Parts: sequence; C-alpha cells; structure tokens
Amino acid sequence: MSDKPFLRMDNIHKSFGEIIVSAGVTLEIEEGEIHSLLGENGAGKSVLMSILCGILKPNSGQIIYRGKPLNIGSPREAIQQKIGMVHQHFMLVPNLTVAENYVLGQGSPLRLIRNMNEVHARIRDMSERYGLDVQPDAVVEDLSVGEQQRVEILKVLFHGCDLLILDEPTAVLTPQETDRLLDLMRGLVNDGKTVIFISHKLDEVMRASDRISVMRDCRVVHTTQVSDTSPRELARLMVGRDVLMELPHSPCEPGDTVLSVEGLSCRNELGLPALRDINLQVRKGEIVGIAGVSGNGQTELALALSGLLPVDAGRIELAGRDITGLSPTEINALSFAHVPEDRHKMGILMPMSLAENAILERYDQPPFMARGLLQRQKIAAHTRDLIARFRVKTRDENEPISNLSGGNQQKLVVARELARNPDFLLVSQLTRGIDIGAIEFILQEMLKQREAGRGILLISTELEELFAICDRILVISHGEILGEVPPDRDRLEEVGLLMAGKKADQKDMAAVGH
Ligand SMILES: Nc1ncnc2c1ncn2[C@@H]1O[C@H](COP(=O)(O)OP(=O)(O)OP(=O)(O)O)[C@@H](O)[C@H]1O
Repeated sequence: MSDKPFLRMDNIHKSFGEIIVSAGVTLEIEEGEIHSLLGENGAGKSVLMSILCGILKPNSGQIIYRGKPLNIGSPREAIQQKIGMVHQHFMLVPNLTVAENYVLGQGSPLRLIRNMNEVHARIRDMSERYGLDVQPDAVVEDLSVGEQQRVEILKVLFHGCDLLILDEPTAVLTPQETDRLLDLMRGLVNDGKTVIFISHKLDEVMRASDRISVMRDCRVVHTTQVSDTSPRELARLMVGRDVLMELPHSPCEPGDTVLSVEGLSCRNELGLPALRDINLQVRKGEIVGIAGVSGNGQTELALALSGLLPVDAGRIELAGRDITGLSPTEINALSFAHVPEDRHKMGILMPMSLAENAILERYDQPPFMARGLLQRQKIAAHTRDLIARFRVKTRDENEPISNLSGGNQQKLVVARELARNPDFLLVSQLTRGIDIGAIEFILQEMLKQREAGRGILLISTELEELFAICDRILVISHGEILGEVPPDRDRLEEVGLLMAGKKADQKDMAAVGH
C-alpha cells in the first residue's frame, strides 16, 4: 500500500441493527486511476460508495482523503470535497432543464436567474471539452437514457468534482453508448480526475480499469492491477467458484403455438409510430429471443403484449384466445407472466415487504387468499421458498424490498414470475444488474421452464444471454422485425448487421464492400 494514497477507506464498519452491510472494508484509491469495484449482488459495493459520498454514516472506521480525515454528513458536503456519485437510478428532476437541474438547491433563486446565461455557457463549454453532447436547455424527460447518463456525469463535473463514482453506469446503455462512456472515463483520468467504476460486466471492467478490487460478504477481498488478472480469476474471486456460462440443453421440441402476434402496429407514449407490422409466434417449449439496440421498439412490444399500450392494428392471441385490447388486469389473470424491463416502475412496490411483493397482483388468488382472508403463513412460506431457491440476499421475508441491493430486487421479481408456472412468459432485460454467478443460475431456470413446456419471449440487449438459451432469435430495428437467425455464434455478425438496420439484401451489399 502506498504511503499517501489519494483516498483510503480504513476498516469501515456499518450495520443496520443486526444486519452488517460493511464488515471492516479497507480500500485504497490512487489519484488519476480508474478503479473498478466488483462483487456479487449484495456484496456491499453501493453501501460503501454511499458512505464515501455522505449518504450513509459508518459506525466506525476512518476515511483519509488527500491526506486528511474526511468527515462528511451529506452528498452536498461530499461535492464540496469534490467527490460526486452517479447513481444506478438517476437523480434528475424530469420536468426541469439540464441547467435548472444543475443549479437546483445552489443558493438564492434571484441570483441564479441573473446568472443563468453564465450557467448555460459553462455547461456548453464543459460539454464540448469532454465531448458529452449535453444541451443546457434540454428538458430531462425528453432525453434518452444514454443522454440522461451524460447529463448526470456532466453534473458532477459541473460541480468541480475530482473523484467520480459511477455505480453500474453501463447497465442501461447500448454497446455504442458503453464504448463512448469507457472512452470518456479514460479522457477524464487523462484530465487528472479519478474514477471508481462499478459494473457486473467483466469484459468492460477488463477494458476500462487500471486496478480492480473485488468485494465479498461486505469486505474487499482482493485488489489487483488489471494486467495481473483475468476474467476467470475475477469471477472465481467474486463468486467463489468457476463460472462456466455453459448451459447445455437439448434441441427444442416445440409444441402448440402459445403466443401469436399478427400485423401488430402501435405508437409510443409521444404518439409516434413505434412498432410496424410485427409478426411472430412463440410455441410451447421454446425460447424466442428479440435482439436489438435498446430504443428500437422493444419497450413498446412488451407494453403492447401486456395490455399497457393501445394497439393501432393487428391481433395478439394467447393459446388461441384473442387478447388484443384486453386490460393489463385481464391479461394478468391469464396464464401470462411478465418480468418488466424497469423493475422500479413496474416490477415492485418499494415500501412493501418481500412477502407482499412476492404475491403482487395475485394476493386475491388461492392459495394466498381463502374465504376472503389473506393466508399469511402460506404467503410467508412461498416467499421463503423463492428467497432460498434464488439466493436472494435478505434478512427475511418481512424486510422492505427497498433495503435490498438492486440485483437482489431483480432476483425476487424473476423468482416471482417463474413461480407462476404460466403457459407464456414475457421477459425483458432478464439479467440487468445481476451478477455473473446469478446470471448462470437464472438462465438455467429459464431452460427448466422451457423443458416444462412453457413458451418464452426473451427481449434483451445482451446478445450473450440470447445466444446462450434461445432457440430462435428475431432482430428488431426501428420497430420492425428485420430477420430471424438461429442461435449459432457464427451468425453473430449477421445479427449485428440486422441490429444496425440492414436487411438481408443490404447485408449482401455490405459483404461486397458497399
Ligand atoms: N437500508 C438498509 N437496511 C438494511 N440493509 C441494507 C440497507 N441498504 C443496504 N442493505 C443491505 O446491504 C447489503 C449490501 O448492499 P449493496 O446495495 O451495497 O450491494 P451491492 O454490492 O451494491 O449489490 P448489487 O450488485 O446488487 O447492486 C445488502 O445485503 C443489502 O440488502
């Protein structure tokens, strides 16, 4: 360890009652490095970073920053010390402009209004300097996820931060946006900043980092230079075993069609065309993947199938029954399970317990309700079973789900939906925020569902996930299905071209160099 590290978190302990969430963590960060933090879901990464940026107060331990003890009680004090965090879930006020978000809570409104021109000019300057493409007068809610992410990053730079903490920033980004972010991180350190980067994606961590620390059971168990390690070693350190990601499965023997979509067209929330003439079938016992760069109609497809978006034209059938135009409640009552892409908006209710979330939308059905009474013991036993099988890290089934780490919340949603044993499963971004050990397990569970004869539509931006378990992959681009490809890794390039919007005839042209 160096004599005078830029930042040293020393023997940090934190507990909530009897629950230990930081078990004597020691972590050193050097100035001007990209230091990645890896660990299973619930390993304590976000808690540690929340302590560093003043959201949580440790019970004991000390932080030395630039040679002096650091005592901060709020994110605002952290920013005064030039430490800024970009969270997993963005903290921007959606109906304000970028510039308004940046000055929110920054002193007298009158003085700020007078200085707004200056603020705009500074945002433009900084945006250009870091190649961030952020417009000060853009309204946040009109921006894509990738753009909002850049707004968040520029916000901490705007406040003069030298140490930037990025908590799973790539989870919601397209591959192109991810490349851009990793380049930006390198640009920041070249400019004298220091970056702490949290990600579950080992390839990104290997590409982006100077050093890597691995957390397990709320401690740092290993710190290494990136050149001295490998993805395999990192996986073993994190999960405690080899993660093979080999998911052998027998060829698909599909049965009857369970979902049939014909000529489906619909518009997005802004009234713009989002899906054009979608035709697809899912049969019992098969997993059909939808590959695509995010923002190409996948969200609208999931919403339309689950009754949450009106259909302009076309027909949707579930096991031969026309379900076009049914309400979400009516569809939910059918043999149809849904893992939504954004668990915070749709999958879970934050203040409620795991048990309440485990029976959400089914609380009035047997065995959870009988003779008009909630069957609390049955609900508790069911939730305990889900927690144990999916290894959800929690105190018990009565804990509020908001206490769980992001990946553990996602595990509960997946466990709940799979437990419904539906004929048809609609799954969006299955493994978002989930660690590699748990991904392997969850993909195996999906294959078990397939073997049990369920039909699955898996919408994902992760090609690895689609190639690992799908029987057929459909590629969506600009709201249209452009082609179908078998899950043969030799066909990866073809999928990439289709994702970029090139149809079969155009692909041939690309091959001859046009
Ligand atoms: N307010 C809280 N009350 C009780 N326990 C909490 C609270 N906040 C976090 N925890 C617990 O602390 C542990 C570490 O959580 P943390 O969010 O740091 O995990 P993580 O490594 O960031 O995981 P992920 O990769 O899933 O985001 C988890 O077991 C979590 O349930």
